[in-house]
Amino acid sequence: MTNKIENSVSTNLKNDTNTFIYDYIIVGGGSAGCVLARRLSDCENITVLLIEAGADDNGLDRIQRPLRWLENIGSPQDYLYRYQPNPILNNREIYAPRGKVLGGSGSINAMVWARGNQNDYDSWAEAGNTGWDYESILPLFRKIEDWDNGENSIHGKDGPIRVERPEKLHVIDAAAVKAGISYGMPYMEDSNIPAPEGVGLMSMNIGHGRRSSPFEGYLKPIIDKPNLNILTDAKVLKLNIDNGVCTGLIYRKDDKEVTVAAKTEVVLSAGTFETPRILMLSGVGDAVELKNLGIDLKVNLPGVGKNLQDHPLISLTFQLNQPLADLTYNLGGINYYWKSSPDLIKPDLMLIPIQYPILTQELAAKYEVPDNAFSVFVTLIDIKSKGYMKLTSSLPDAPLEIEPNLLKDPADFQAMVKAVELCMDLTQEPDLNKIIKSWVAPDRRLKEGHLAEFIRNGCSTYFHPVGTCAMGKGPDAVVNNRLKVIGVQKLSIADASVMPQITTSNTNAPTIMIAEFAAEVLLGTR
Ligand SMILES: Cc1cc2nc3c(=O)[nH]c(=O)nc-3n(C[C@H](O)[C@H](O)[C@H](O)COP(=O)(O)OP(=O)(O)OC[C@H]3O[C@@H](n4cnc5c(N)ncnc54)[C@H](O)[C@@H]3O)c2cc1C
Repeated sequence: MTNKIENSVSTNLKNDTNTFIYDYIIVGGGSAGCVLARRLSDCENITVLLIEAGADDNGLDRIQRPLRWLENIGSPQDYLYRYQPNPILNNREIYAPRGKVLGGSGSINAMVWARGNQNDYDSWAEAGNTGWDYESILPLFRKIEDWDNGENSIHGKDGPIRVERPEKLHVIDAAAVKAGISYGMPYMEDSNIPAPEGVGLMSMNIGHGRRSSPFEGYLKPIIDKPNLNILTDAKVLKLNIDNGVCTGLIYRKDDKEVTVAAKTEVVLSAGTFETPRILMLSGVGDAVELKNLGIDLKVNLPGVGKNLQDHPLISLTFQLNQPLADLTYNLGGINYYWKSSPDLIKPDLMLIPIQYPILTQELAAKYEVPDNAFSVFVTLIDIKSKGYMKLTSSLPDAPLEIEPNLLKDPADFQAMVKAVELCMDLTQEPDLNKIIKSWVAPDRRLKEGHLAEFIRNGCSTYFHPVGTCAMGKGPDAVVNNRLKVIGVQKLSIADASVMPQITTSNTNAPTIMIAEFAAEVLLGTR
């Protein structure tokens, strides 16, 4: 398989200035980039170059085997980003993993397959992004999926991503479902219905016990196509923009800088932190910020790097009354979607029991964690807080300043308190209560000041940064509703950075949908 992942581009693809030239160049081979490379190179008469900063995954078992996904965090396939110390969270530095490998974060993530609420997309459209309402994008979700129960009005079959629900629940998950029902929640066989609410089976992009990722499902089957070249270990440094037209780019591989040209389009799919970095290094961004960094301005787009959003997560940990035997799937199997207040139009809380203890360093230092402990991921999925990412220098490898402002808006902090209270209430329901031997972190039910302090020391990221090159119409928009960069011709963005508002779900399925949308626009079928 890897023989197609080349160290150099084909020499027959040069133009008259002796520059390598392709119809399309895709920057970043992550969740979105793999989809675009597939859809574009499916047209035999189109030449495509995919440039990825990370290496081939070489069939790494911890990438392919769902139970091992946590081991990828902090591995050589992780960028190891840090969020700025945030006073709301006791100035702790929060560690934000992102995939640095062919397959990107889609190859290191937890494989929860969640599309979000129909209202998420209808809100995008209502904000001026015509064509992004739920009804318009539903066919794309159906096209992506190979759903475990075949085709129906919302699911597809034979798509590149296998989506399965658990056949058998782990003892923790079985008890958690019963606890949700006795608490008063509706039961969902399918958590990807248009408006999920209640407790239900988790959908996972897992096929026959293996990760079903954009790399495995979209790219790997066509890796040998003659019209597709894939460069790995190659970092794009800068776009070439002449008179408002993106003509190509410069990448670095093996310490050499190489220019490639694009006849039709360059598509940025380098993810929420690196797509805006590439734009800014190329002179597209906030005029004042770029001037301060000594970068020549090409287009003043103040929204580049703004609007950063991420879901906050805190885990509560409990000791099971038996060994944590026979771990299953991605260490999960069910999820709760619930509202912190009944008058909300959609659930703002998501809880997932995890068959493993996961604590921040601060909580791990405070509480003793027994071997048979498990955690519940408690997350806020509808957020008001927004932040930014900034360059700290004009050098392409300089650290980024990343500040999502997790829980900064008081409404978010209050909702997180409600989320933790919900988790504590669920553990009091008879079916969960009877399998819990003791509380670990926290070691007892907390209230008010103690609960707030627990959140300040325990809150981190649910791994979903989005929004730094938002689609829209206003002065902070970076792309339009066709994903074209405003003010630059022949340049599009397709990745999680274009989300104007984060979905109330995990973000991989929405990102893959965005890439499918972009491919259809570029191929003229949407
Ligand atoms: C640990 C973890 C767990 C997660 N769990 C889930 C989950 O269970 N479910 C879910 O839905 N979502 C989950 N997510 C989030 C989800 O994986 C991401 O939202 C999604 O993969 C983002 O896709 P993307 O294409 O925007 O970026 P990425 O998939 O991150 O791809 C960006 C790619 O661009 C490459 N790149 C960056 N800069 C350059 C450059 N200069 N030149 C060339 N290449 C470059 C990167 O190496 C990377 O491969 C998780 C994420 C992480 C990190």
